[in-house]
Amino acid sequence: MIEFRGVTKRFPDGTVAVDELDLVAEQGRITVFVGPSGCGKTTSLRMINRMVEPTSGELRVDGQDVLAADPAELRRGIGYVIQQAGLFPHRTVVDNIATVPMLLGTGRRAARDLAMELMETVGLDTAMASRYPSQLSGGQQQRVGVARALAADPPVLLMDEPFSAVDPVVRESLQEELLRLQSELGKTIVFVTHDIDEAIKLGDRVAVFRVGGKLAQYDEPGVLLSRPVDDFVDSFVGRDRGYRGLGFLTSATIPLGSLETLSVGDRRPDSGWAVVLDDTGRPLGWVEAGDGVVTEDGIVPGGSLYAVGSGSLRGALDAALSSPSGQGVAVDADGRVAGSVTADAVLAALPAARDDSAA
Ligand SMILES: Nc1ncnc2c1ncn2[C@@H]1O[C@H](COP(=O)(O)OP(=O)(O)OP(=O)(O)O)[C@@H](O)[C@H]1O
Repeated sequence: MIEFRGVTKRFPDGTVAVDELDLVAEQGRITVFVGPSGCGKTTSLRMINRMVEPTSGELRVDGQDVLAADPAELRRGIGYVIQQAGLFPHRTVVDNIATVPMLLGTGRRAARDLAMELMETVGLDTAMASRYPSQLSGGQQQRVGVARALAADPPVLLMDEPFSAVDPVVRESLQEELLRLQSELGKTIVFVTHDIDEAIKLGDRVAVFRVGGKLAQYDEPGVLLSRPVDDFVDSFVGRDRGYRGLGFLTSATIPLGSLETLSVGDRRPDSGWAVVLDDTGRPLGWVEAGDGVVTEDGIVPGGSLYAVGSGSLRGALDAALSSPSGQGVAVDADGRVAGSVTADAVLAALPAARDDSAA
């Protein structure tokens, strides 16, 4: 757990980068700092590992007073990942990752073995171990940066715009990877970004800063989307927030309708649409009414699927709206067809889901 109590940073030129910050980043969760350029996100982050000294206030990491700690010792328990990875250009990938364990006294061989394991953990092909950073793509370099930060197994991980220098597709896969890693590792992560979509996707809680180093709102993403505290947060959160907020509402009560289901080789339906199943009951796509039998070539791709139980209202609505028949395909945990979901049914379930989330 990381606690800021009335933390202020005033630089010698008088700039107040962070103004009386009160915030708790919870243990084992991802806390995201987001806000426009110059609002004090990076300064706040860097005070956690004392790369920046607070001017006043109290800051604790797992109960330890940061200002009383030995900086070198403090940083041993805090991994740090920055934009463009900040790798050592003249060291190979494996040596970049092994650096910290070796500094901490792990033998070279054991440190390299650990580094190879970490490459796998972050989804890097170990064949790249002896390459230099310049021989990797931006996304691969970021993965090395994450592996290096994890090498000393720190309980806390600070990530400063780690994915902002890569293209949107790579960025999305790095985000997915971070969520997957976090579900296994359960680190206390503080993640800085200026991208509200990234904040909402990754954060268990999101701190929105405004220029002047003031915390404007600190809430779970669903609350930020449904109840921004003021016009600044409202406009920062951006367009479509109502729709995006559906992504944080789940419902056990969307009534499922029936679906006509067929297999390849069956007669096509007499009217409307039917879902074509494979021999395990999973959906292959749709087929429209017509003469003759269902062929693989004649299957129309389905839309997204709604996972009953775990899917959000947004997922259910998207399944309905993206289906050629207007009926979304609902699937069970094994991916087998469980029924259909319509946009009307999703909207009807909305008030109860809202009440549940507010409870
Ligand atoms: N060493 C410094 N001396 C004086 N002012 C500084 C110093 N470092 C940062 N600042 C100022 O403090 C404010 C907050 O900077 P900070 O880097 O924390 O913002 P940020 O929200 O991370 O911005 P960005 O998204 O652009 O990286 C800015 O006005 C910046 O100019």
